[in-house]
Amino acid sequence: MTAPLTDASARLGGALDKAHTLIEALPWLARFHGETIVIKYGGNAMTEEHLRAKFAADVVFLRYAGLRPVIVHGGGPQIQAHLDLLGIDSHFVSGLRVTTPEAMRVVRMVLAGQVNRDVVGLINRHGPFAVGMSGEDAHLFTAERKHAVVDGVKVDIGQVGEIVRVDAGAVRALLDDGRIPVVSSIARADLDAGQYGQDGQDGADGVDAGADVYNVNADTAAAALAVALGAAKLIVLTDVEGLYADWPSSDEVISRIGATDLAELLPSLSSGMVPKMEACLSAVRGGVPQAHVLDGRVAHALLLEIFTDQGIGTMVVPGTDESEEEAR
Ligand SMILES: Nc1ncnc2c1ncn2[C@@H]1O[C@H](COP(=O)(O)OP(=O)(O)O)[C@@H](O)[C@H]1O
Ligand SMILES: CC(=O)N[C@@H](CCC(=O)OP(=O)(O)O)C(=O)O
Repeated sequence: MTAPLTDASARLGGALDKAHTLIEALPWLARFHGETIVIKYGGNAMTEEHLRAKFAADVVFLRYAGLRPVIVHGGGPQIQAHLDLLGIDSHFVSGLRVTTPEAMRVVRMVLAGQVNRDVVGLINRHGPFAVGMSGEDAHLFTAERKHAVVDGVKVDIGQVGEIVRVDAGAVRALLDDGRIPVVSSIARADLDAGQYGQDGQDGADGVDAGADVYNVNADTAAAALAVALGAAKLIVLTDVEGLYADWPSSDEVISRIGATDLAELLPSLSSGMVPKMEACLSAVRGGVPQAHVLDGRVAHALLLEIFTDQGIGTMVVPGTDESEEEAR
């Protein structure tokens, strides 16, 4: 006699749960197959080895699932550690590092020479996917000097760049070749505008101090690239659960916010959240349908966001929240 179907299902137990998890991903796989997803991997999200390994596995999973992931990495804490080691003073204004020519050399060395190499190496444990590039390469990011505005007053913050052009041709070519581009947030100066050599100075050792390059916040760089690539999502991985409604007095996470409401909230935000939420806003205003801030300290945060019905973190959508009920 054959056992009843319910008994057979009960015996499979956990295996069936796995099948349910996989099938929950089906609509999201269908929706994002062939789509470009730009992931900003923040310096604070990359500190623990086991999480770094899981991040790399998630990115490779996305690639095998038919999505086109692009990584733009940060490295603020790693830059700070090197500046401290060298005794170079550095501070932040409106979430941006005031970048002297001396600090610029360190920023470029740490981002392109250390963090980029580390992220590429992590991903390539799974196969020949990741290709590292600096935003200087193939004219990917061209920037002009940016100033901060504090209490309505323009403040000089040194060699910090505002991206004015993105040439995403090299990134597209890598994606078409099945690769995973890993990009550092350094930009070249707008040489056509005659900016060459204005900012830097030769180092004592005769090495160019980076006269024609700018330090760009990695959130900002990721948003600019997401817009240029027509990405389906921008995902920003950081070290908090998302955007807190009333930070630091409360830890209630805003799970979803429309661009209009976010624009109103921006002036009240502080520190690193300012460039992060400005980046999400500029991405959705530039045509990216969804921008997310996720907690990189949560294992497999990327997969939870992309392939589950509830998602996690904070999602920014165009317009008002109410007008975009269908966004997820
Ligand atoms: N409203 C807010 N919600 C969440 N975090 C906030 C908020 N305002 C300021 N922060 C701070 O911003 C930090 C994230 O920015 P940052 O340190 O630059 O991250 P990353 O290195 O990932 O780019 C958080 O760790 C938190 O201390
Ligand atoms: C202008 C500016 O502030 N640039 C950043 C670039 C790195 C970065 O953005 O790293 P996280 O994403 O880890 O913060 C900096 O120098 O720290």
